[in-house]
Amino acid sequence: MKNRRVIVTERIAEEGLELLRAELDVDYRDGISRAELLDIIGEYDALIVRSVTKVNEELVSRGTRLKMVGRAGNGIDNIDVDACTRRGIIVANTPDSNTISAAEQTIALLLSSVRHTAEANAFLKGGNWDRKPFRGVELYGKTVGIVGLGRIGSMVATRLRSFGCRIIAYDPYISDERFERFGAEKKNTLEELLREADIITVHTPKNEETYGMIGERELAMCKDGVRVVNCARGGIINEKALVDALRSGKVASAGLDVFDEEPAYNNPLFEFKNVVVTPHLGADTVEAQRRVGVNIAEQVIMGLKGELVPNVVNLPTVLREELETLRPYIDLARAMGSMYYQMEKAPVDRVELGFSGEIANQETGLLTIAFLTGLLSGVMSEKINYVNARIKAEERGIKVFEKKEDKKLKGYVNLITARIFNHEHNLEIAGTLTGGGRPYIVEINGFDTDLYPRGIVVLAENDDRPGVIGPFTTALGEAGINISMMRVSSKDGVNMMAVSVDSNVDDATLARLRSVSGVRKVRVLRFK
Ligand SMILES: NC(=O)C1=CN([C@@H]2O[C@H](COP(=O)(O)OP(=O)(O)OC[C@H]3O[C@@H](n4cnc5c(N)ncnc54)[C@H](O)[C@@H]3O)[C@@H](O)[C@H]2O)C=CC1
Ligand SMILES: O=C(O)C(=O)COP(=O)(O)O
Repeated sequence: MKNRRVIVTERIAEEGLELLRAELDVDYRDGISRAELLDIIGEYDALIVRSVTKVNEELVSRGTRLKMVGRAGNGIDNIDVDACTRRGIIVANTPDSNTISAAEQTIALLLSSVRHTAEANAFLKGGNWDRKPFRGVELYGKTVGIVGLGRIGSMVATRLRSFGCRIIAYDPYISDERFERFGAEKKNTLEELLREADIITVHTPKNEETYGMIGERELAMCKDGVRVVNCARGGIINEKALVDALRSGKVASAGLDVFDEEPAYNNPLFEFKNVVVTPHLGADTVEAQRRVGVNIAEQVIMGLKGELVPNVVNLPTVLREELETLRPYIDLARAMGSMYYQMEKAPVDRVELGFSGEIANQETGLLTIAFLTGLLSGVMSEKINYVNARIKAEERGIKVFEKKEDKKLKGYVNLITARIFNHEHNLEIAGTLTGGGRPYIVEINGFDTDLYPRGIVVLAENDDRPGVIGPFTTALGEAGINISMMRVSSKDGVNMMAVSVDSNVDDATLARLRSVSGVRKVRVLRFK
């Protein structure tokens, strides 16, 4: 893949770069100017960034070759994921690689701010010795309010419990079980948490809902002398409100790793002695950066090879192990989708997919996407892939429905059924995987079959009477086309032949097949 070019616009670990260089043409341009990046982005197949590079509409629209954006880190608020999705650009991040470091940095900022560590350090190194101004408070026995009990929030909870803190948490999007697992008392509203906490630490993503979620009104609800930490994203705690609350003494101390505007210079928060700040260092440890760098390099390489990438943010999330189980079903669903436009010439209004048996317990969203990718790939000039297939289907007015049933259907251990509707009639297909993981189409419009969806298949309908199949197969033989597999099934006086052949069926042969007496319809399906 040395003809594939990747540009890395921020510092990543050498180990990651080495992996990339072994497979791709790598342009390592840490700190490249925006103007230059905009100029040259059109030359690259992949872009790797951290939190500084703004991957917005302007940049993405110029990245006409881009297939993948890799975020070497966790937060994706610097990436316009929709802009990427519309263009079929995969966006992947490394969500688990730097969480420990971010959790530890949270604890470091908290301890440092409540014990005046940074300030005392500067004081002593400045040639002074005095202990009076630096009396701190213990964490022991304090109530810590965690806003957002996700990956990092939960790690902070576990660590602070060992300090003897009482943990309360507010996170409306997680189950009660998760609160229990991390020993956090659930608060149903942010207000409840704010009123009870001695220390507040935020660990939500930055988005429209969370930006400014702790402002003037919310800080006023807090206990006098509350302490706050923000190691998530600048602005989740409104900076102006925080300045006022520090000035009034409502907030006794703050530990901040992130700022509304970064890089941050002359931020008014820097003026407070009781505020400890770091320049977005949460993920900056040797271990985290090594993990992040290697992880994003692996994913970008997989993405450019056309393989499914584990941490794609613009696809349903699947675990690596799940992906292994799903892979053969993905191939089956894609093959089923690809049959429609090879059999019908009418636009699709609606697709109903059914997943029954073992497969019903899996992340079938990915199978729906695979089906749609197969459906649309053959007929659209735009690039269709797993990332944009759903959007492209919606844009074409195709309504998609999914149904799951974990009981066996028609005796199959697993079965995918598809009903594809157009104005006039519909096409119904069902497919399954054998125990050995081989995909088969087992039903087409009520005809039982066992079509192996690979290579070239001639699908014909004919009168169910003697003297039709013979001339049909003879016509193939006389054209030098070898039959590798064949299945005939019948329904209501009609036969369906599914004939797998080893070589292409040219137009002349197709015309001859169609002219065989008793043959009603012949179509040639090509599978990848
Ligand atoms: N300072 C640094 O260098 C680093 C910062 N981060 C940031 O830390 C933050 C947390 O990251 P993760 O724990 O990995 O994310 P996560 O996605 O695992 O967890 C976020 C949690 O916030 C919850 N949440 C969402 N909206 C909420 C709301 N309105 N109110 C309460 N809870 C809400 C979600 O349900 C979820 O449980 C992110 O903003 C991320 O960008 C991550 C790594 C390093
Ligand atoms: O991973 C995250 O969300 C971080 O905030 C770390 O950002 P960075 O990669 O250090 O610029």
